[in-house]
Amino acid sequence: MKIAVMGAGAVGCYYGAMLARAGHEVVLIGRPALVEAVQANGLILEMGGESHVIAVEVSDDPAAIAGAGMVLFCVKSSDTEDAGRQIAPYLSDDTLLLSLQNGVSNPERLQAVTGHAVIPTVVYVASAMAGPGVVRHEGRGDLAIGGPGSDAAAEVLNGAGVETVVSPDIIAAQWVKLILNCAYNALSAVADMPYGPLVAQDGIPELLEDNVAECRAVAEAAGVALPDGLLDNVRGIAKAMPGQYSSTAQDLRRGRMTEIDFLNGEIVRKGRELGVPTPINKTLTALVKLAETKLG
Ligand SMILES: NC(=O)C1=CN([C@@H]2O[C@H](COP(=O)(O)OP(=O)(O)OC[C@H]3O[C@@H](n4cnc5c(N)ncnc54)[C@H](OP(=O)(O)O)[C@@H]3O)[C@@H](O)[C@H]2O)C=CC1
Ligand SMILES: CC(C)(CO)C(=O)C(=O)O
Repeated sequence: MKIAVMGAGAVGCYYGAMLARAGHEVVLIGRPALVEAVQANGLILEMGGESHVIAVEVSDDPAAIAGAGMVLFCVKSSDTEDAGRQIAPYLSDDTLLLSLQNGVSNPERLQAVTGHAVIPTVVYVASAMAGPGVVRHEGRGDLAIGGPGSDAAAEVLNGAGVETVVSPDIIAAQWVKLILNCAYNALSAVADMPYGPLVAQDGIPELLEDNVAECRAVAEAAGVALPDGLLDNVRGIAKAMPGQYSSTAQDLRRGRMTEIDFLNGEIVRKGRELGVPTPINKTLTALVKLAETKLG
């Protein structure tokens, strides 16, 4: 199958590499520096202590997605509308369009600008760009998807060794991931620390627990049925990915604006709408925004 990745960064390059390794025809749409590096050296996947060179097509022109049976949409949340408008003319009725993004609003916003059905995709991977055209896998890689088209998409992804479950309640699955991001991302960014050392600091486990309770109150007021074991799930991330810096921390390190408005900022907005106090998420959002003012 021809599979296109819109937004070839840490997430897009990882899943693009996995699908290309399984024999799919993969085209990455990314920035010129990425295009140049991949054309020169192939896409390099660093995984399990080994370096793999993966043959993929690459372009900075969104028209390159034409004819794709599946599109993995992997840009940051603030780029959803722009990138969505760029790909819209090249989607066919039967293209499976997956939003592999954090936050809970992207699938709806992408659907609004493309006029195309979107499969929400919850991403559990720790990956980072180690240089142009070099993606480093640090842990996990499993996905949860839901809604129309999910069975067909899951078959392709599972067939390529990407563990993918079709969730009976993808909205709840997206909220669980949002809460996990709200718990870790801002703290990892502000402290510039990976999760393992972060949770070993005084007061951090208690703060995570209080934040999960705050987010849960917002989710419940929004009518989301969260599964049991949420706090254990959140705590488990630091054990599963002790060396990982959150994508928010990675953004600050690269001198980029973060997705904080779509993470803790989303909890603050929804809390305000629903009359639920969100002091922890307000504070974390403000701290990350303060750090953003220092970017060049
Ligand atoms: N990294 C991780 O471990 C995880 C990330 N996520 C989520 O996945 C999503 C993607 O994150 P991540 O891969 O880390 O982000 P990256 O910034 O690494 O990748 C996105 C890439 O898309 C490029 N891009 C944006 N718009 C366009 C465009 N119109 N045309 C071509 N290229 C474009 C960006 O370029 P530029 O930077 O120049 O704009 C960037 O290189 C986010 O929502 C994130 O929260 C979820 C789980 C884990
Ligand atoms: C899964 C996790 C927590 C990995 O770091 C992430 O989603 C992020 O960094 O944004």
